[in-house]
Amino acid sequence: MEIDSVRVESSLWIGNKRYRASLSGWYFSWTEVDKRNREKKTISVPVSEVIGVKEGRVEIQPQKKVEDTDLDFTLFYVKHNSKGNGIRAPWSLGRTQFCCPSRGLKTSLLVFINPFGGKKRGKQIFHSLVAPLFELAGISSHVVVTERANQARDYILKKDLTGFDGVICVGGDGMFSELLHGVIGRTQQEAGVSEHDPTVMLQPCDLHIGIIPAGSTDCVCFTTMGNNDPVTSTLHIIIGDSQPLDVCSVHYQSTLVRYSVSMVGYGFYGDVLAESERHRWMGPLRYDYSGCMVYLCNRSYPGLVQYLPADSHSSSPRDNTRCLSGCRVCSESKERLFPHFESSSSLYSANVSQYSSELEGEWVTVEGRFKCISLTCVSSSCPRSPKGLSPSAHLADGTADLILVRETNSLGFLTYLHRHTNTQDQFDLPFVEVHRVKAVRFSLPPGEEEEEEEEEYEEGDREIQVSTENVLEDPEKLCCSNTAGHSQQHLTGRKERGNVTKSRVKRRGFVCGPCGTKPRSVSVWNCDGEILPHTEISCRVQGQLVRLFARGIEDSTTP
Ligand SMILES: CCCCCCCCCCCCC/C=C/[C@@H](O)[C@H](COP(=O)(O)O)NC(=O)CCCCC
Ligand SMILES: Nc1ncnc2c1ncn2[C@@H]1O[C@H](COP(=O)(O)OP(=O)(O)O)[C@@H](O)[C@H]1O
Ligand SMILES: [Ca+2]
Repeated sequence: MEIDSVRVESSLWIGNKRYRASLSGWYFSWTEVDKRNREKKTISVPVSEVIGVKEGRVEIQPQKKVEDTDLDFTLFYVKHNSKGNGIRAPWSLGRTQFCCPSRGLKTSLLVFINPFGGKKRGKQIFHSLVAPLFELAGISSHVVVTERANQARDYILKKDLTGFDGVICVGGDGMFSELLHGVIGRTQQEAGVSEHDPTVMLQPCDLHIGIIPAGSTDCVCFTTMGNNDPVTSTLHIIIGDSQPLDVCSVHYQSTLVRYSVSMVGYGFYGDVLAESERHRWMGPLRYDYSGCMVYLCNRSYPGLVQYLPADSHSSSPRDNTRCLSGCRVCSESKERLFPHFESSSSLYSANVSQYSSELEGEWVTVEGRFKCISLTCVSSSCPRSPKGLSPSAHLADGTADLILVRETNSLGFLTYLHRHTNTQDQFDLPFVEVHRVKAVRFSLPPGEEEEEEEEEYEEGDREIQVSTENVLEDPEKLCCSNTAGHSQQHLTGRKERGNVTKSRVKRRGFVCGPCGTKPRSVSVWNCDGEILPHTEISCRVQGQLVRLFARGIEDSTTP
């Protein structure tokens, strides 16, 4: 059922024919639709002429008879017959028996609430705004209030999900990321696909994800809905909207590190995240505070970026378009996994071999010092930046936008940041470039790792600990300039040898004023709000890998 302020729409059956029924203005109408969704004859009844609506298949004449069924209802109304011979045509009792099959299919959702996300209002938002609407729509939900990080991800990976039509998170981008990892991981396990193989095309996921925003940035929600309003999100879930979404897989050598939807960011955004973890108690404000601190440190980092450009004919990050509901670029994308006219499995198998050879295209190399490097599959808009990191990026076109901001002075970088908040073009600056890409690799330029005063790490023979788990075991051990190099010591999990030289840190003779520590030549990667345990990573876009209960941003010019 679809609801807005003036129209209620639903699919109903009369006998073996399907009808689109709508309550609009003062009329209840039903239009026959054929198998190709073409509309045929419409019957409209003014609401003021409805005599009654009864559950089941009801007859009044010649005598009252009720066949009680859950899925049927009968509408009685005034029927205007065709004109008589000069006298007023008689009215009769109109009667139509409708069948509503969707009433019999009860939707069931698995809901995870992070009680500590954002302003810690997750539970309140769910119980006061979401649960009453689910109840009204006859949707049942199984609610899990999380007690630890990664509980939702592990639940989806391991528990029996039979009977659930979707998984919902009440929280921020971190909570969404847990569901994303759970749903993708489970789908690959069931399909026997290795997530670690960077050349493999992953299996698209059927289980839909819904987001009730209750976090700090709420970027994925804002980007796919156009706002971060819990009621809007709930209504999209109830009506079962379906929006495919590109996902970026991040690898270190041949190990999957994480998936990302909103941002894989190095330099400024990595440093802001590392700094902000020390101020979690500030709630969402921690990003504003840390943003100012890191801005004042005015750092830039050396890097070697390689990217595989996407086909520039279909779209470009500077074409001034917006990806809106029903986007043509997304629906025509050759990278999509959910085709409209073929079964997804046949297209999937046809694409598998093509996929790995795609990675052998023409890679472009850019070397230099960067204020920040950001890769985003979507526009990454959020309340702080309503048009986002890359305003013309597409939700489901199988590409991502790579934004390279080269070393510049503080005022230049402030101009760049500030343009995220207004209508000016943030890419129209001499030190900024943006590319639409299918894959990206990052490494430290040769020689950058060869620095003195490197006391923590020895080349080759020293063990460090890395993990694909949440890496911030002890955020207190990170400080704003003390990001990648040192942070890698504090990660937990799988042990690995020989990755140390590339993570070495550079110390210079001076101390940074704002944070009081020595600058370093290596930053960290911020992957949707998680710090990655590696510096040298490779990323690739997996087109339309997951589906959200959303429909993209509606064109505000259309009522
Ligand atoms: C002078 C005004 C400067 C304003 C700069 C605005 C730039 C905004 C770009 C926003 C990109 C957001 C990308 C999303 C990242 C989130 O996944 C991540 C985790 O969110 P959450 O789970 O809700 O905590 N958020 C961040 O990394 C925060 C980035 C903040 C940057 C200022
Ligand atoms: N009960 C919990 N205790 C601690 N951390 C949790 C809990 N539930 C989820 N998390 C973790 O908290 C992190 C932040 O959650 P999120 O809902 O995104 O809030 P925010 O937007 O404020 O960062 C996520 O990475 C998630 O894994
Ligand atoms: Ca995209």
